[in-house]
Amino acid sequence: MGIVEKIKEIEEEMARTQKNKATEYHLGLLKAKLARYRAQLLEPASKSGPAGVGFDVQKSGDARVALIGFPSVGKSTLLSKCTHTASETAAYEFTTLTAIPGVIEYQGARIQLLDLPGIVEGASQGRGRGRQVVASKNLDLFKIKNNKHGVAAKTADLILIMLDATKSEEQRRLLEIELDAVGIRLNKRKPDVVFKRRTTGGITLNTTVKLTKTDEKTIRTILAGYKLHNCDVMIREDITTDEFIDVLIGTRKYIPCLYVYNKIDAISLELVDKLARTENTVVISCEMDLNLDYLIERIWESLELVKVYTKKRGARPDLSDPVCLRKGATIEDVCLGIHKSLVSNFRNGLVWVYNVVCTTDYGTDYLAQGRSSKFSPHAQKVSLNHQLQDEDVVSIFTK
Ligand SMILES: Nc1nc2c(ncn2[C@@H]2O[C@H](COP(=O)(O)OP(=O)(O)OP(=O)(O)O)[C@@H](O)[C@H]2O)c(=O)[nH]1
Ligand SMILES: [K+]
Ligand SMILES: [Mg+2]
Repeated sequence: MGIVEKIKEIEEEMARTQKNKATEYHLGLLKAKLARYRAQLLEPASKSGPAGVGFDVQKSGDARVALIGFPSVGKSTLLSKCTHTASETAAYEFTTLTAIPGVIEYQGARIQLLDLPGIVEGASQGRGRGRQVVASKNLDLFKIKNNKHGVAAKTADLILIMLDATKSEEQRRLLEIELDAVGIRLNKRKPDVVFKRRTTGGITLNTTVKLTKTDEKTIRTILAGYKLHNCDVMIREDITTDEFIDVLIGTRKYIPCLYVYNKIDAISLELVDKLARTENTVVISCEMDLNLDYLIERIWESLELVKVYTKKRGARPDLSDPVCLRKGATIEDVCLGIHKSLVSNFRNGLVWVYNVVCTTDYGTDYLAQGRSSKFSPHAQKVSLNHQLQDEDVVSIFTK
């Protein structure tokens, strides 16, 4: 029996099994199996077919945003409006057949926006003439193996799920399922679980909170299902069984997501209002140029980029060319962005480096006042692992 058939069998068994306290751990075991088979189908390690092959576009700029949506929701129209790149748009489906990158320039950051071909259930996402509809029987296999969208989305720092506001809500759920199937978790944090493999000693399972959505028996069943007989598990939040499996699989991607409803020019004000109030949602009209600036602002916010100014000794900070970094970035990341040798020399002790960073408040203050003499007394000596705040001014001295 092939993996796909096994997956089908498990899914069927899960559908047949009533959900209650008594069946909880059995369902947990099935879920674990299912996740394992799906992982086998998906991971690039598998040499069977095109799994793991994404749309081939070089990542560039400070962050990547992927546009995921059904055909003709307006993805290419958005790219053409927000970047200097034109992507063909048309009223028919599958206008876009490959990934088209564009660049949004905002707040000194260069954000790559990736226009992708429309996803449709049961249709090919192949390039060229890949528009044939796949027989529904093979749908699952096909979707998983050819989920190039998923692979492309996995490389993104932010996903925009683009929806046609005039279509049913169902589209949103279908796209979420598609992304979930390739191990993408939207708008979720990595579960707070510490998991360590051991070679001996059995299973040590500790929890710091009461588990209400799963239980120890289920957790142990799943560990056994994965043949993990020696390990330490420390659960520090009230996780679900699925979240525990995600921890074990370890390759899940936790990516922020914005739901972008386009074509609001074609729906009632009431509906616009309702959608706009939904969490992680932005309503726009590409055609009427409605709310596009706000969308870019929200993209910027969701990426949580940190903007840092560099300053040479004795000179004023260079405010025209900030360095954009991911939240949590350190002095080391700044060094790497300038030249690798800055870090490696530092490590070897061949170069001694000290860095001056002023506080966020002071940085803002300084920018407002524009007086460099004021800021040196507040400068703070920091090391390579110092985390940067937005608007920090950084000087790196090497010797
Ligand atoms: N009413 C309305 N139509 C829009 C809007 N934005 C785009 N469209 C139309 O929607 C159609 C599809 O737009 P595209 O940008 O080609 O859509 P796409 O999502 O890139 O489609 P595929 O590449 O085929 O997946 C075009 O006819 C656009 O003119 C909008 O804000 N309002
Ligand atoms: K289209
Ligand atoms: Mg398109």
